[in-house]
Amino acid sequence: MEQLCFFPEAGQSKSLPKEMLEYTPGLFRKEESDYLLEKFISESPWKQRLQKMWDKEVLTPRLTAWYGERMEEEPIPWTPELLMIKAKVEPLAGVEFNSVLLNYYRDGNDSVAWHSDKVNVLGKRPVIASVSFGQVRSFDIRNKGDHGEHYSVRLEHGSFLLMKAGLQEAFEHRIAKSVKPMKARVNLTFRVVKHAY
Ligand SMILES: O=C(O)CCC(=O)C(=O)O
Ligand SMILES: [Fe+2]
Repeated sequence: MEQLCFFPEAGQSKSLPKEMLEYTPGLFRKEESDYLLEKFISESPWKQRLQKMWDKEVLTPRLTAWYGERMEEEPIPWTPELLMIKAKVEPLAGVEFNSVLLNYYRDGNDSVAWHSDKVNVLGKRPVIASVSFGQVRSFDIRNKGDHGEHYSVRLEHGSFLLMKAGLQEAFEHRIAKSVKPMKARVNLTFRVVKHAY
């Protein structure tokens, strides 16, 4: 329930903490974004995974697909489209990524709850490059120690969000459910997965 109406459909925050995250709309043109959205929706090996919620296992309210390095699973080979996007975001992030997580939000009922992306799998102070296609959704961010400090970014079709080193430690983020009708959205988060050999 908390997910539904904390700061629903929050608009664009006027100032974002630039040292933590940088938003770039229109990294991909509309026609290319339309093509990529359809391609990812129809061709990715989507799964609805189980996640631990306290002592229960529940289905995640969205579909996911992982490519490249994974901790527990066999890697799925990169597609030409994913390699093209990876090559485009790497110079912007200043990082070579070895993994990408695709999230498919089918409608406003799909979401991701407050979390930060785990530092143990991703190494300390991970940099994450996030690319969005499809329905504009609000990406909410709040300080873990002070929920009063919060921001929202409307992630547009073809946009790029760079989550810089330090963001995951101090802040958590989510995509809230929406009561407004929402079309499909696919988000890609490029990551560096480090193996604990
Ligand atoms: O869909 C998004 O924009 C964010 C996804 C996310 O936070 C994640 O996969 O860790
Ligand atoms: Fe995340």
